[in-house]
Amino acid sequence: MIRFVDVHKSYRVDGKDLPALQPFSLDIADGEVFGIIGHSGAGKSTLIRLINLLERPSGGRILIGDTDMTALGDAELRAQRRRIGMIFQHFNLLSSQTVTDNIAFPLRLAGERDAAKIRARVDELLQRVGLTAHANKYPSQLSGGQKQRVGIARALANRPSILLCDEATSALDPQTTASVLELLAEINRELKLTIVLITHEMDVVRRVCDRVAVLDAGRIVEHGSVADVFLHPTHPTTRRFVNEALPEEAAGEHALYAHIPGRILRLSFRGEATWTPALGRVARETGVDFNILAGRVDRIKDLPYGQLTLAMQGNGVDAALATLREAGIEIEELAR
Ligand SMILES: Nc1ncnc2c1ncn2[C@@H]1O[C@H](COP(=O)(O)OP(=O)(O)OP(=O)(O)O)[C@@H](O)[C@H]1O
Repeated sequence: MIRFVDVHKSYRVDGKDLPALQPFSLDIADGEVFGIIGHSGAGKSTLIRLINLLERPSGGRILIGDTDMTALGDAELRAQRRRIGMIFQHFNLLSSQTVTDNIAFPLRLAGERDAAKIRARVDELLQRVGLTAHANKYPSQLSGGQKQRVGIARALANRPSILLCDEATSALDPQTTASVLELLAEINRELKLTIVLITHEMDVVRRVCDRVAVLDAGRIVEHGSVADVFLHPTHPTTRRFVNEALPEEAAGEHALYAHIPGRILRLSFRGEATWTPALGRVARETGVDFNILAGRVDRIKDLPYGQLTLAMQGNGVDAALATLREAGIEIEELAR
């Protein structure tokens, strides 16, 4: 468990304390993928860097398991940091060293001198990230996605229990982003390590995270399971992020649908409800008519979900909605 207890952080600039993170408490469970989303300047980097104490909090405590990170001396802190891997937006690889040497670097730094052991561990890591054929290349000879795979292998070298990802896919194209996120999900599943990632893209959160915190101007304005936050965002900042990920549901939809007769409803299906033919059945049974205005069926991590915006007409609308709710479908009325 990573636990923030009444943590806040200000930076001292020109003799003044400028708050970057307002007091907050937050728990991140072992083995989960936790996303922190926010716009530029919201405090994401500050928050993630507090975990390994690259930034010191101005107040409060940060615990990893039973260890109070804020109370450690230098040597103990160095030892604890070995349990925390980190990857970066711009990869931070050593350009004059091969892929193999980049990955071996943290092993040597931790005091490993046995060349055979280093070789074996590097081979294992190369295989995990799919770069065995590139072992002797230099970073400049690799694509962005391959460089991030080296970053991931290097971060895993000392078998950490936590992996921090600082905008790890922001410099990558969508296809490469998808493959790096898939690798992170696989690592989380197979190695059971906790992943904390910061991003400004809701789609990154949707694909890999279990839970998410939304950061706005130094405040956590919303947090919870990704399915809850994604399907029912409450804070305006969260809504904007979700709308970016669902273009057809973009703001202004109420005005867009004003001339359409009937009640405008948004139905959210989760899990197995996504695949049941509930809507057709209810329409038959209650005699309502509906037309679909917008829709999407996708996954939130491993959870199938669907969202349909529709106009519904007829005397049986209330009965239809009651039956749909009983079937576990969430309904929001956008206009009537
Ligand atoms: N070393 C520093 N000294 C002074 N102010 C800082 C420092 N680092 C960050 N800040 C300020 O703290 C606030 C939060 O910055 P932070 O980098 O944590 O945000 P962010 O959400 O990660 O932004 P970005 O996505 O642009 O990296 C900003 O106002 C920033 O200017």
